[in-house]
Amino acid sequence: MTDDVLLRVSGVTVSFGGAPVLADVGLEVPPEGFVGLVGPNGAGKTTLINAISGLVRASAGEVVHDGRDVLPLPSHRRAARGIGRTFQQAQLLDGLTCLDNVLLGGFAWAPWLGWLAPRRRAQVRELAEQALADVGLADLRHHPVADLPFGVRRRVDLARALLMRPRLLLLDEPLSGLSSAERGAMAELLAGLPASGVAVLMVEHDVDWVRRLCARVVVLDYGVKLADGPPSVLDQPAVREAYLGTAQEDQ
Ligand SMILES: Nc1ncnc2c1ncn2[C@@H]1O[C@H](COP(=O)(O)OP(=O)(O)OP(=O)(O)O)[C@@H](O)[C@H]1O
Repeated sequence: MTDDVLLRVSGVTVSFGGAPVLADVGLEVPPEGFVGLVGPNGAGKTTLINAISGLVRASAGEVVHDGRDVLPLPSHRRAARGIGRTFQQAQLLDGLTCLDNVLLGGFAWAPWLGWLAPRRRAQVRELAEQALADVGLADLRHHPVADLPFGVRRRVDLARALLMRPRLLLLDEPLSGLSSAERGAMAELLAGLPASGVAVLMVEHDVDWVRRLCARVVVLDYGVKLADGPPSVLDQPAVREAYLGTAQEDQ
């Protein structure tokens, strides 16, 4: 691996029930890079994130993270190797506090935190408190998530992904469903990630924020890569035709 590539995806192919959803897809994310992954509904963006994080199986290709092909590894071992992620719908447990939800992100260190030695448990708890502070939620750490606004729940989900100190964070539509003010606050948090040593691959429909946040943009259409380059690729006629028509319906 050269120093300027943290994640190299090449030739990734995924089929569901014999139907190809991703065909020979590749992309690269540099260390501390911010790469956008865009495309119309059903293009295969979430499937690609899932193939990288290990939630779906790729039938061909390589996902080289930090110099190692992680495709043979189960998702929790990829997480332990520094691949974090968030989901389109924040997967929080309503009955638990913000802090306990963040602590659940430590599952890759031990299937059950109770199995950890007390000193290690205290360290993980400190990291969880720090992750919540990093997303501006230190004061809400003992608050149950059930009655928190959507934008705050998203930040708890982000803190949970940060608990593992990932070098690469896969974000699946982190701005969708947020109010304009919440989007601004979340975007500010995300923009600071590369400087704190976290590279980002972000699926997002909001083209304005993609342009503002991403140094590079990969466009998928029907499971194949249509474009890959600086945000100006979004202005290519083929991309506008494939992407913008449906993207505008989403915003
Ligand atoms: N588990 C699954 N089983 C069968 N088909 C699936 C499965 N997951 C996704 N698909 C199909 O794969 C295709 C790609 O879906 P995917 O969710 O990756 O697209 P996407 O680009 O993320 O779309 P969106 O922008 O709407 O989230 C779609 O046709 C979808 O219906």
